[in-house]
Amino acid sequence: MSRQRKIALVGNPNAGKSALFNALTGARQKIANYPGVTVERKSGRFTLPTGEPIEMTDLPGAYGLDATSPDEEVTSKVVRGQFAGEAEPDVLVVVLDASNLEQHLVFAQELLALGKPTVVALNMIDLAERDGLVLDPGVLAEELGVPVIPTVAVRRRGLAELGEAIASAGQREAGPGLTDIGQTERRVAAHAMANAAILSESRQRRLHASLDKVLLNPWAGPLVLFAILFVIFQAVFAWATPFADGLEAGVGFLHDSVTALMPAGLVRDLITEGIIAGVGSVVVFLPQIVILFAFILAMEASGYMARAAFLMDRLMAHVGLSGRSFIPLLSSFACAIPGIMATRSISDPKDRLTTILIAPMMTCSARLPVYAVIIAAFIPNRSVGLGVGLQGLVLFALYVAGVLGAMLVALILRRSVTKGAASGFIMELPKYQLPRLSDLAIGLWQRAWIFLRRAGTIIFTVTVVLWLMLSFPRANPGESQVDASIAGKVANGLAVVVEPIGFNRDMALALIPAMAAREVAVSSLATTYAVDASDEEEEAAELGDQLQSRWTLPMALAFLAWFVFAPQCMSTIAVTRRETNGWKWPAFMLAYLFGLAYLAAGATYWVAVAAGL
Ligand SMILES: Nc1nc2c(ncn2[C@@H]2O[C@H](COP(=O)(O)OP(=O)(O)OP(=O)(O)O)[C@@H](O)[C@H]2O)c(=O)[nH]1
Ligand SMILES: [Mg+2]
Repeated sequence: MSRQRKIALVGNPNAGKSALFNALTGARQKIANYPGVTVERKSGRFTLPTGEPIEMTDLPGAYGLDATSPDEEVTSKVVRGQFAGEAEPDVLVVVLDASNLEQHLVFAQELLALGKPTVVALNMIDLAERDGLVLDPGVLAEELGVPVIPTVAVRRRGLAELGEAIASAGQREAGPGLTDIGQTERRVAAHAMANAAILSESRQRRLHASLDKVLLNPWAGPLVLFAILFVIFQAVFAWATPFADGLEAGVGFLHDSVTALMPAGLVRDLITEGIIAGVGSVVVFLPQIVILFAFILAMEASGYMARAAFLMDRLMAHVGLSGRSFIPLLSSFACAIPGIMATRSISDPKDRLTTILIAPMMTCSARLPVYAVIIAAFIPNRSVGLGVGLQGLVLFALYVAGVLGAMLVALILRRSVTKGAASGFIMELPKYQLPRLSDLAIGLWQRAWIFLRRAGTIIFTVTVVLWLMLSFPRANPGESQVDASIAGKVANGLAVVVEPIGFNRDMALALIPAMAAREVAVSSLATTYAVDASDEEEEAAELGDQLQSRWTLPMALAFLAWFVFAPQCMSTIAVTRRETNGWKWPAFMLAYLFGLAYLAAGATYWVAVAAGL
């Protein structure tokens, strides 16, 4: 038998390629309602209705085969069989957005000209129908000379027909090449073809245009965006409280049960002081993480996120970046790693480098537990009027501080290290959609699972190692266990460096393991105080109460300021090295972020002390 055939999914960004890929192969590729979601190729397997097994590749969206950005280059190379170590695809499945036909037909013609066996998936026909667009796939098939199969990837409609068409896709003649016919001619042809295929169009399309008039208005738009963000941070505190309290009570119960059931000794201490106090102190933030992501995912699926990018474009231009940087920066609110990878959709290398360098300043979700524990302990839970909670307001301010810091740094970098002019912004705005609950649920489950897996692996490991270093060598009677331990000695050394910015020994101690994952700052403090406790009651006290009795308000604020800027996670440095091909830029990033964190924490501490807080 000949080798297994390969197919590639190609098309414009946001056509639904990844959704189709997921539906056919059962994969869980990220899909979201804005262009530039997929930046790498991804393969999976599925079986055609004929029983033939086939390998399918999902590709980043592109506007043409002469690539202008790193992600488009992947697409262009794979399609032409020039991607190292990968066989040329035997069949192309060109995915078109039916409600955006004219635009998507431009790239489709270029792909058809390659002369490969091709099938067109006329995707999102549900949206076209909703907008009152009646299409004739037959006309389109005739114009293009290949089978055209209407599909709705997210409802699995048309998949069987698509499979059949792929199975019987035949050889074709190559059309006029890239150089023979220009983009303009393809546009004219696309216009004609779309007009022939569209049987009728209603006025419903105007409804969304009027929504855009408000949301993209230069005055009303930013106000709405600001209001939405504000609500999110209020919700993170207000809605999570009952769930977080429940989890905290559970952790407390576990601690008391183990203490009562096990004989006193080192093993019990490891379980109560290390695992339960340490890891438990992080796990209680699961509700906050889930609420934050519920908003982010809903904004992504509805199409609002792309509008936000559009609004930010003007602001970004002032600091020398384009709106294209917005999506990578936004992804960095989940985690800087996918954020830095998403910069592959930025074509200008200096634009891209600047975006990579400032991405760690976006507040990643690993910082949320650190912020939340300190805010809950030191900022009173009261309203500042109009139902606005002070705690949510402080959290909002910390996120804003990160964004402003990033903009300021971008401004400086674009005038020095990565000098250059801002490039233009082209991004088609996706259609509005109501987020599907099942997609939302899957997305939330994935985020929750990532968080819990981190707690069970990296946070668990680092906490246990830290507990060991805190527990040995054993202290003499009357001596503090923490001071006597290896970790305590290291921390006392480091404390000299961070004393000028108001940090004590325990804060210094938390900074080192937090390099592995930021949440460990929380578990490290919890474990330190559990080891340091003089009796069981003190050991079981909640971390918030421990902090309140041991830190002053200026110290707490300085610690928060540190975490806004500090480059605390190794994986971010590693991904920066990979994406910039060397150690120069990660080293630069590390140095400037540490410097900034030190200055910010110091300034915060001394201003707070001077203000008598
Ligand atoms: N209503 C409807 N929505 C769809 C359909 N197919 C995809 N979507 C939605 O359209 C959006 C874009 O889908 P993706 O699969 O991420 O698009 P993509 O082509 O992979 O985009 P890039 O990776 O950016 O190139 C997502 O919000 C999907 O849920 C469809 O047939 N009908
Ligand atoms: Mg995709």
